[in-house]
Amino acid sequence: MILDEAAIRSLPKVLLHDHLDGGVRPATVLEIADEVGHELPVIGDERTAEGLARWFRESADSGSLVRYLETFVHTVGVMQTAPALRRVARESVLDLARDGVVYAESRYAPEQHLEGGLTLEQVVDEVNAGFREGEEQAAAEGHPIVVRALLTAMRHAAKSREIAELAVRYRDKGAAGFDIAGAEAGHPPSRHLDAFEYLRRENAHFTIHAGEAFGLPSIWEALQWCGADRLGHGVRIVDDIGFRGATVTDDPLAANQAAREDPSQLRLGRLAAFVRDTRVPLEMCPHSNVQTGAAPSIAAHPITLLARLRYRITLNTDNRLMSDTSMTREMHALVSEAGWELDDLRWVTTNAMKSAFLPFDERLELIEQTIKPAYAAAAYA
Ligand SMILES: O=c1[nH]cnc2c1ncn2[C@H]1C[C@H](O)[C@@H](CO)O1
Ligand SMILES: [Zn+2]
Repeated sequence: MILDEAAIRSLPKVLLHDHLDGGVRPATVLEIADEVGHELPVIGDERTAEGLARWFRESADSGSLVRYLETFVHTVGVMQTAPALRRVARESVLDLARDGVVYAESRYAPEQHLEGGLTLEQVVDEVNAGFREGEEQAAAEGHPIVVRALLTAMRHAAKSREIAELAVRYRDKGAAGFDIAGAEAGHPPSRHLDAFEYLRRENAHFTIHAGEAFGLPSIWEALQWCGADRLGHGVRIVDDIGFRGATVTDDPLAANQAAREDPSQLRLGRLAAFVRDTRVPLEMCPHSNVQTGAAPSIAAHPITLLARLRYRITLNTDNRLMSDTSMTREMHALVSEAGWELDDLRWVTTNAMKSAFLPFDERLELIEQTIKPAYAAAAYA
């Protein structure tokens, strides 16, 4: 099979790290902004969806996570009413399903959607209703998809315990887990220990954005203090992998080749070894990382090295709007720029399904009934 975009789109995909407020359709941002009177940035003479899409991508292309995050004021700003939340959630499910995603965990921070007077519960109810409508419509279109929410708390704020309790209250009503997001430097995960300890006592699942804009101490805290089940990004774990007297980041392409031909040239530090030994799932988002400066390019993104070293890698979009991406685009970029093959795509997809916050039997069913047969058929196509 030739792995062009159309072929990749037809493959089943699993997405664990996708922000609801990072994947709003540009046309929807424009329409709701007009309805509710939200002031959008000036994008030239013509106010078009294409122009706005370009504005998001170019503004996010900043080399800094903090500046990347500033663009969210214009998506969060149009997600403050019940109909808007429901619509954005429904459309995001349709967009994912049409891209071949069969299971997705979509995350957002309920505390950021209270400006129109909704309660936290109303926010979650509306988003859930939109997800269910999207699932129904996608199935009717012939693209069945299962979607669960992850409830995020913002790491600079002080609502993490409250949001963790919300996630537990909604655990059987569409919310599969919890996350913290936002600017990483200066906001260590251990500040939210109370929320994480509560979740662990409740046998609940959570992931933590760590090792994106800040390095090893953030990953270490997320795992060893907070007990995260997965890491959002985790890309900076390569700072703990030695290669020829330096770290792999000094010569990522040579390190990739060494990982393929002679992995004994790579030296894992204690934390890097722990992450691999305990099979911690890494939710990697290549295009987002290139935009925020966490990785130099797609070709030199640590995902390829970490995949060769058999870390539990998953592939994700992060923010489809800001990063102008989709699962198909992420996969296609790795195929065309980093030498990935069909087997690698099957492997990350299965890894992601194994790492989902869905009950084991449901994960297994998607692997056995949907993912394996489709990739087996593709291998002979
Ligand atoms: O890549 C990211 N790192 C940290 N925070 C992020 C990233 N992408 C989105 N966010 C933030 C901005 C959103 O408003 C929030 C909830 O989805 O999460
Ligand atoms: Zn993220």
